Amino acid sequence: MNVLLSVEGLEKSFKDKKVLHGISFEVHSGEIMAILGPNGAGKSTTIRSIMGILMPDEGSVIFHNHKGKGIPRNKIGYLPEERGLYKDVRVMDILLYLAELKDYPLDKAKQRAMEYLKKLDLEGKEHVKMEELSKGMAQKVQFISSIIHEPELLILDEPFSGLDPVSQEVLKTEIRNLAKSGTAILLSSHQMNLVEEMCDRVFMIQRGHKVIYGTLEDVKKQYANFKCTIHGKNDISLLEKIPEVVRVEQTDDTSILYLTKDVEAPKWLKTLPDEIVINELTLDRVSLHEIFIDIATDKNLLKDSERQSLEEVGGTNA
Ligand SMILES: Nc1ncnc2c1ncn2[C@@H]1O[C@H](COP(=O)(O)OP(=O)(O)OP(=O)(O)O)[C@@H](O)[C@H]1O
Repeated sequence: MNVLLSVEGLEKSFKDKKVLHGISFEVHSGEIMAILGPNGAGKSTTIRSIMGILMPDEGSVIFHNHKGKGIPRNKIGYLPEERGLYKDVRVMDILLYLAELKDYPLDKAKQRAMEYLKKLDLEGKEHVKMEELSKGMAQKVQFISSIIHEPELLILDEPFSGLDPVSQEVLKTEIRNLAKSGTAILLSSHQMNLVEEMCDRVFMIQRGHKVIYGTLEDVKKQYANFKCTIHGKNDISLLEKIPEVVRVEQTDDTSILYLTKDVEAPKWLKTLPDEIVINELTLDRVSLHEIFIDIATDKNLLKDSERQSLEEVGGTNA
């Protein structure tokens, strides 16, 4: 495990409003790490602090063990949330211009540009003006511009938004390949299914505070308890009395039973009372999407003790 980036104790206020409270995490070479959180949680402020666009009030950004020097521009790639930055320029010209800004050799840049244009289904578009491309095509070019110079750290802000399912798959493959070849990737996304599919570790922030930090496996193991969905008309009071049931949600004839953390699923199934009506039953783990909603809406399905232990393992368990 090679720690490429350490963010330590970031604090930031805008006027008298504090938006980051002691934000700390690491990104390792070769991993895809997700930064998650509801709107306004502080993700962009964190990313801007890493990029050196914003100065945090406290804390540091350490790259390759070097503190306070900022990250050299040729070592970092950034796909910002804002899209469509370049209009009246041709695809290849903008890619080569950006590579040159990062001191990357032009012949290699041209070769990489052609390679990625082909991979992302943009072959033959190198002389087209950016404004003539569709939104999705322009976004793919912007992605290429963020990796043209082979950065060690790649920050992707909502890379999949606006892409069709086929393009999403292609981009997923390329992002995974970059991680496999050693790039450290920090990915911000609201699409929890994609995060679940792609990321090794997650950092979740809410109102400027860290709420979850750990490997996806830890998060799942420690937080994504089992839930049992029963289709059939049942009295909620009967379901609530079943051992190991923490909470029941009911809509029409469907009941979702959230179970305690250490439940042994096969044994638990045998404890179901005979009088329960079961037309259909599924038992699965709570998804990252549900974990996110639980935290973002302050439902606190996750007990404080569990959250505490997750935060403790976050930095060390990858
Ligand atoms: N330049 C600024 N001046 C004042 N307040 C700001 C500024 N930038 C961000 N904020 C505030 O800081 C908080 C965190 O914002 P930030 O953009 O980091 O959230 P985010 O997690 O990226 O949200 P989103 O998912 O909506 O992009 C918000 O309350 C926002 O209003």
